[in-house]
Amino acid sequence: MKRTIFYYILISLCTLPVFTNGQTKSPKKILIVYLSRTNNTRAIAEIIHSYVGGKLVALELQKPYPENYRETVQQVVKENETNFLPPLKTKIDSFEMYDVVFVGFPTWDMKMPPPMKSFLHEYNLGGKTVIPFNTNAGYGVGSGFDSVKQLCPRSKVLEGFSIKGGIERDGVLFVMNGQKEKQAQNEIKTWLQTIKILK
Ligand SMILES: Cc1cc2nc3c(=O)[nH]c(=O)nc-3n(C[C@H](O)[C@H](O)[C@H](O)COP(=O)(O)O)c2cc1C
Repeated sequence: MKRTIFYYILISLCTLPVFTNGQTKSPKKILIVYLSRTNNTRAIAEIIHSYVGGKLVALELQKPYPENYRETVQQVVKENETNFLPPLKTKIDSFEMYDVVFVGFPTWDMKMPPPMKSFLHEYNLGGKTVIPFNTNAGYGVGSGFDSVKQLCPRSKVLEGFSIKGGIERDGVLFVMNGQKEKQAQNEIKTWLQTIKILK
């Protein structure tokens, strides 16, 4: 009888999922938070989601930006000068349960948009893995990924992904379809493999 119990315990232990540190752990919980005005960053968030799963959350403001591009640029420049953090309408339930948080945003004024700063101030990302991604009009991410590192000092921030999106200034809004979408899918897969989120 004793021997049967011994073998039962031994077999149970051997079949539990064991991770490289020797501890047993449940799969990592993934959250993908993004800001998007003309849906390019949203499309990137959805591609990431198709590869890694988890929960997708769009950031919305209590007081949305104007529809007009120029007015929005002016407001953003002012907000950056005064370090204003626009209040978010979005609330994320049980934020503490997530292990990995993807944070996606377009380049605005060559910086991280103020609403994403609001999010990183409002939620405690300490101890989590943070993975940034970005779309822009062709001028790159600017200081956006550096800001992620500054605003998440107690997180493990992995290498980010950035791709050219729309050029709202010139009336070019959503571009993540057809060949461009396929290109984004391939680049994102390679990036996720490089940072070891995907096999
Ligand atoms: C207020 C504002 C400021 C922007 N500033 C920049 C910029 O400084 N550099 C850049 O490359 N693109 C800039 N863009 C363009 C966006 O980064 C680009 O169109 C992005 O793909 C939009 O993403 P979305 O479709 O998810 O909103 C700006 C767009 C807006 C609305």
